[in-house]
Amino acid sequence: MTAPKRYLVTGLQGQVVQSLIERAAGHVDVELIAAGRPELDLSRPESVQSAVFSAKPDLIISAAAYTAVDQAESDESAAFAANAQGPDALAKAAARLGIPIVHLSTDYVFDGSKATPYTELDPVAPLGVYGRSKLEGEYAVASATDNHVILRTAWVYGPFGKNFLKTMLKAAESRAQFNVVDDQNGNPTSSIDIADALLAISRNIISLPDSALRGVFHMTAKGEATWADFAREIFKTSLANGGPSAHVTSIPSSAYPTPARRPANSRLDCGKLERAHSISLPDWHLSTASTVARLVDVTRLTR
Ligand SMILES: NC(=O)C1=CN([C@@H]2O[C@H](COP(=O)(O)OP(=O)(O)OC[C@H]3O[C@@H](n4cnc5c(N)ncnc54)[C@H](OP(=O)(O)O)[C@@H]3O)[C@@H](O)[C@H]2O)C=CC1
Ligand SMILES: Cc1cn([C@H]2C[C@H](O)[C@@H](COP(=O)(O)OP(=O)(O)O[C@H]3O[C@@H](C)C(=O)[C@@H](O)[C@H]3O)O2)c(=O)[nH]c1=O
Repeated sequence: MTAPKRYLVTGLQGQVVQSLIERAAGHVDVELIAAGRPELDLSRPESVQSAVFSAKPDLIISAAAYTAVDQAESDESAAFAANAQGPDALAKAAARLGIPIVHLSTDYVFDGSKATPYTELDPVAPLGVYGRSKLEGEYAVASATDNHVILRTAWVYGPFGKNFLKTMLKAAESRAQFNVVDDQNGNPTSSIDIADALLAISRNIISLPDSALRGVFHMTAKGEATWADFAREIFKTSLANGGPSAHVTSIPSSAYPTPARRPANSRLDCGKLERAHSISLPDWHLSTASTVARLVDVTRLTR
């Protein structure tokens, strides 16, 4: 039997990393090495390089990031350090070792002015610091090595870490009504589905040299929603599973002021990923249902 491939993944407690750890456990041909602060701190490039060189991985999955969208507006240097300078150091280390890097990016690189889903060829124009810093990270990765896959995903939720779905479920234990914006359209995407896709994409690029498998790809769940649609679906499934529920009132973004502006449309067209890698993620309704069922079950058991 051949030795398992070693994947170094950045971040420890993040929702995607925790999902990857869970899903990779079922892959005997993969050894996952998760590295996070303080050993690997994206804002300290020397720590990034030494973590990579000491792990000697066969591939890097770059999943750690500064993800506090509103906080980034007043913490620009930290956001750029983690989202641009960190990935730059990671990709340069990957280039030195001659290994591929899979880097996660975001729908917030777009300004949302397009009427239809964005493709990889559409012009980028981030509205805020988080989106700008992530875009800078994409450029850094792409210029350090051709052996990269940049995956723009969106609206990530799952059983681990912090996300909109968990915020809603938790808050509904003590509140009966929520005002939620209904003029931002996107694709709620499960961290578990992302993890499965990351494992499949990593296997493809580690074994095949084709340039068509590399570059920028959009990777979100099938189907679209507003945040209000998403909240209603969360509560509908929670109720069906005996969990907390609440009434959702649709509001415009203007009635929910936040430091960062968010795109009105950040739906992503994932056709390129499907054509090149034969990968498409399940519909968000299905994955929302399984995530809610899992979380509600845990809540019940721990009461
Ligand atoms: N969340 C979302 O909705 C979306 C996320 N993405 C992208 O997907 C990727 C994964 O996101 P997600 O799992 O949700 O992220 P999380 O916010 O759940 O986790 C982020 C992780 O990054 C780590 N991190 C933050 N700053 C640093 C740093 N300076 N050095 C080392 N590690 C750091 C955090 O570490 P610690 O635990 O120590 O705080 C945490 O483990 C990111 O690249 C993100 O930009 C893309 C679209 C949507
Ligand atoms: C909690 C809450 C939020 N909202 C709104 C605020 C905002 O416009 C929208 C989403 O709120 P959040 O702050 O949870 O999500 P946000 O931080 O914007 O999520 C983004 O995170 C980064 C990391 C990404 O890359 C993006 O793809 C996207 O997932 O919902 C309500 O309208 N009512 C509420 O009760």
